[in-house]
Amino acid sequence: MQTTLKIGTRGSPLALAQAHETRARLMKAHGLPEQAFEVVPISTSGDRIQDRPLSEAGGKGLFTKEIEEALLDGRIDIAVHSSKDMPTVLPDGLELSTFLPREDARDAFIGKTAKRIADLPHGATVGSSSLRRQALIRRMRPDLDVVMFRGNVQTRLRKLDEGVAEGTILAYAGLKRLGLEHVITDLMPLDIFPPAPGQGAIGIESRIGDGPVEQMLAAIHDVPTGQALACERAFLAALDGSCRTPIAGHATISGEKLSFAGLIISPDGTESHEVRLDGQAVDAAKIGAEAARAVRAKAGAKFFEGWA
Ligand SMILES: NCc1[nH]cc(CCC(=O)O)c1CC(=O)O
Repeated sequence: MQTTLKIGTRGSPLALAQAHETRARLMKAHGLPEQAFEVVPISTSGDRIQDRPLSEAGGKGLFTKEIEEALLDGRIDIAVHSSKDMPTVLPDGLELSTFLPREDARDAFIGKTAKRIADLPHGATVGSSSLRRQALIRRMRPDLDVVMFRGNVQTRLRKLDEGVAEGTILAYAGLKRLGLEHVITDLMPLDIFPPAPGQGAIGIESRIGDGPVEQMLAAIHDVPTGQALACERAFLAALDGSCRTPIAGHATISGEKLSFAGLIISPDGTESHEVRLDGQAVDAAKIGAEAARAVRAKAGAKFFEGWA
């Protein structure tokens, strides 16, 4: 009897699209039929909480807790996540073992009254639920009214159509996976609007020591994405004491070389500090940690007072 591999995922359209991409890659890598897999949608408290910023409700673990419980008790065999939604510390016995080839990590602007943030009318309203995006928007245009925009991708686009805001920013990767590139009016340059650590990368969580699953997953793991994520997650882990500090980080891999750009920014966008570090891709985690130390020293202790 062919055992079925149970793929755990959140139930949003984007999460399901990512789970289906993972299944397709496993089918192709191992020459298996779709029937060899079962996609198991799991509702999380993060999906249910819509009335307040996640940072006030308990942070990223809200999107993973129920899924990781299912992984630990065997109801699922792997869990497919958006890497940027993953806490930097995982429950004992679990690991973020596999990454699919990274999508374009840039943010995308969807504008109703202007194609670019720079062209929005004075004082226009822009919606985002991301502390990082809110801070970066304010840095670009301090006059704009940045309002909280919670919900999945479709919900945010609907709010835009309802006139709740004149523009919003979403990850290019998510829009591409949902076949929604047509709503994009501008792509944000990485240097002035750096992405969240892990943005664009699908990460797969599994049980440490689960040999058969590890063998299955090894065939679809993308090494450069894994190296970039090791760097970005190390940077985030070294800084993210409270998850209320807007943090951006992006690593690019070229052969054996890694280039990292990181940024911390005050929620109001008035103060930001950047760090750039290059090195060997095999030293990815060390580079991320070193970048965090450097940017923390550059910003000084006072920078983190008041919101960290
Ligand atoms: N928590 C929202 C979330 N988590 C992952 C993505 C996009 C997909 C990705 O970054 O891989 C999104 C939507 C967005 O930020 O627009």
